Amino acid sequence: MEEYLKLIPSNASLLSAYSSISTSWVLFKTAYNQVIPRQLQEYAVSKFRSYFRRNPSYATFIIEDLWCGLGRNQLYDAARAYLSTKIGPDNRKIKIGKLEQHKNLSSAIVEGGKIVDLFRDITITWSVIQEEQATTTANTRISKDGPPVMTHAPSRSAYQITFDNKYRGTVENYYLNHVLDTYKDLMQGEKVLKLYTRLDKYEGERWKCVDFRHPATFDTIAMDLELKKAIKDDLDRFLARKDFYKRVGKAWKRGYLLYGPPGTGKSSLIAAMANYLNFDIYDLELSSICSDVQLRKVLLSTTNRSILVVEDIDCNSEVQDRSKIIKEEQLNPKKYPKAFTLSTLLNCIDGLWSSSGEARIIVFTTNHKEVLDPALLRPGRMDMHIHMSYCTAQGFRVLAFNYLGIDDHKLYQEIDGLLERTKATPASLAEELMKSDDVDVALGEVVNFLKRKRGEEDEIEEDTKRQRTA
Ligand SMILES: Nc1ncnc2c1ncn2[C@@H]1O[C@H](COP(=O)(O)OP(=O)(O)OP(=O)(O)O)[C@@H](O)[C@H]1O
Repeated sequence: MEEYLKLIPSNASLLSAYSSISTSWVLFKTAYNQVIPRQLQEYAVSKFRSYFRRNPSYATFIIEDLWCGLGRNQLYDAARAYLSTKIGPDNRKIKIGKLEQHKNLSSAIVEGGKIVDLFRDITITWSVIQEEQATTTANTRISKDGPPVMTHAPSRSAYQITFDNKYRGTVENYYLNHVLDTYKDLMQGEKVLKLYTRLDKYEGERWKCVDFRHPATFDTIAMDLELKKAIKDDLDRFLARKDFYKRVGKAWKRGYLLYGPPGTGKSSLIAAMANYLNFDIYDLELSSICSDVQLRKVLLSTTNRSILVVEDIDCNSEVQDRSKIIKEEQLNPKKYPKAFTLSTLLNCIDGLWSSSGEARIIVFTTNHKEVLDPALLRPGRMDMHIHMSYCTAQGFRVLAFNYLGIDDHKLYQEIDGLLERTKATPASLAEELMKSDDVDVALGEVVNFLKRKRGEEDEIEEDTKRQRTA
């Protein structure tokens, strides 16, 4: 015990140690204040403090649903859609639902949930907080003196992102734009297409609009496979050439002329194109236009990324071969009021659409290509002429798969032979296929129909021959 007591320093030695430490501290302080400049001292202190602060170099952005109470915050909507694509197995609890105008289910993170996103090697952490909390945080920042002011807004959720403050520029200038761009793409995919129509000339430039939910796709269209591929490739190429059209100073537009007998799928192909591109359709009835001015206004009120359809153009005297009807016009001017001409329509489209800077498509359809004004058929007017023909064996395979879900059948050989010699439209064959759910019965109906049709066509041919020889 005595030995241990000897190890404890005496009061005198403790006192002398204390006085030497305090002398050194005073000397150090004096030297520090005299030698190191004040700004450097402040910088060192701030670094020292920030080192020990919680989340030392992290920045936080709050994204509320309303922007300063002025209107909907688009970044909030974009964030919600963006985050729904980032939800993964780590998010054990999520919100899930569906809006009527959307095609698919949507999901969202719940309050307290977190999503860690990586952008250009920057880690960005998203979380959902209550808006009340968000408001308080914002107030804390703006009120320098005094405690933060608590507001009692109804609790709505807001998004919060945190990231290393040194990447603040990248997050503000690139990451948030990336979120907005992703949102635009997602909305394009979610968009329910619209069909715009104008029924009569008293509607001014107004279009009426309904949701367009046509089921036709390129997969369901019965037509020559090579032609189908050529159309899809053409659309893809057109869409990818925005810069090309800009560079050469041409309107970013593409024109298609679909021709062929009724019931061969011209309208179905337009629907398939709209579904493929996600473009709205404007169905323009030329008879609903009574002047050039009105035509311009009507075209101006269409939106970008849309298809303007003018069906059955052969039924419009304005687009028929002018040389053939010019005499009739002179004889009966009242029947042919000079409303507007084909060139007005095409020039109008060229002029108006060149300034839009966005992709536009125009489709003309006709059952009688031969009566059209040659001006319309000239190269450069309609970029692609698509012949929708009677059903072929290849096309029938598609129809049979659509309607009966079959790839092959023992009656196919007979049907193929009949199709080669018969002018049957896909529409008429589709009608036969719908007569029964029983595959054998439905295909039997097709065979009977084709034989009947073949017989009728033989009779007509015989009659024509007889008339020629008589
Ligand atoms: N090529 C096809 N592929 C698949 N289904 C088709 C095809 N052609 C016609 N049909 C079927 O027939 C129906 C009528 O066809 P659609 O209206 O597309 O023909 P159309 O050529 O536009 O006729 P019209 O010239 O009379 O307007 C479609 O709803 C579809 O069910």
